Amino acid sequence: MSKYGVMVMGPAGVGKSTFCGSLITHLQLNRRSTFYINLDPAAEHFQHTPDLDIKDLITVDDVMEELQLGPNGGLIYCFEYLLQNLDFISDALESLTEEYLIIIDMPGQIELYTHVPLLPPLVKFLTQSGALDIRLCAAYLLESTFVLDKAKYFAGTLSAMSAMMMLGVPHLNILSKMDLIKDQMRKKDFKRFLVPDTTLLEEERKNTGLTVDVRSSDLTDKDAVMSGATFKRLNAAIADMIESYSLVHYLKLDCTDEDSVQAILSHIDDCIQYHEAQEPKDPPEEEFDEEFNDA
Ligand SMILES: Nc1nc2c(ncn2[C@@H]2O[C@H](COP(=O)(O)OP(=O)(O)OP(=O)(O)O)[C@@H](O)[C@H]2O)c(=O)[nH]1
Ligand SMILES: [Mg+2]
Repeated sequence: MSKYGVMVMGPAGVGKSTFCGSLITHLQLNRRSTFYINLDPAAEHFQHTPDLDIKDLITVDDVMEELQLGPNGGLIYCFEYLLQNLDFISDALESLTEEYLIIIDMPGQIELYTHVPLLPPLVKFLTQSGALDIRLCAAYLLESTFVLDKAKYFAGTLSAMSAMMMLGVPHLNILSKMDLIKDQMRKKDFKRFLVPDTTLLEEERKNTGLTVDVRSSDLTDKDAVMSGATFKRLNAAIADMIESYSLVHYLKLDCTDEDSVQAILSHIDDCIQYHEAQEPKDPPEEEFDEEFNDA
């Protein structure tokens, strides 16, 4: 029997935990079963109490104190420790039926999604170990206000691509906190960010007059000076890469709007083919009685 889940990822503060909370509330209202896992060993406040919390295995505070590490080193140690104790997860999930949607709330340290090789073995364990066999998709959140700063938006897009390629599971890219941007930009302009329009990069270069000269007091070597032409070529190479993979499309999320949460849920369900596996359910008794009386 398969299990079904979504791993909610993205940089710090983009609204991952808020989205997990809104998704759980929405699923509960629709009588669907959820299993909420917190894998952020520094997180303290939750809209819904996690069913499984990494802090019951290890906390960043303890690691920092005992091993004299900083917050990022502490987080990496916590994940290494989790990987050595994966039965902490499998014991809790083993008995879940296919009705459940497992929601995994991840930390926001960007290193986890770019170059530290800790998530691929975790995802492999969740999706390929015989005991679990979770059909998992990734929901990668970026904050919609990033579009106001094109460099930030494209850097975020590259981080989303990095996570997508590193994990190898179905991947949804989501622009969160849409309520913050919807009055600031025309729909037509915003559309260019939903499927990244790489000509925006060249426009930005022209608008800002960037013939970037990164000479600074400690950079005197001629080779270290990025000329306008080099910068243009770099932008073109980034644009080319984003286009040639053409993997990144964004969905819009506003956690304050239930329809928006439902729309994202539909994409998650489709990605993991949740509905295909569900047994048809009998209607609850009152509904059955009503239908019977009407008939
Ligand atoms: N306006 C608005 N604010 C939001 C939305 N989602 C989250 N926020 C706010 O953004 C802040 C960060 O939200 P979190 O859900 O904690 O973000 P996170 O990605 O889990 O943060 P870390 O786990 O620390 O990386 C909080 O103040 C939230 O209230 C949204 O849809 N709209
Ligand atoms: Mg969080």
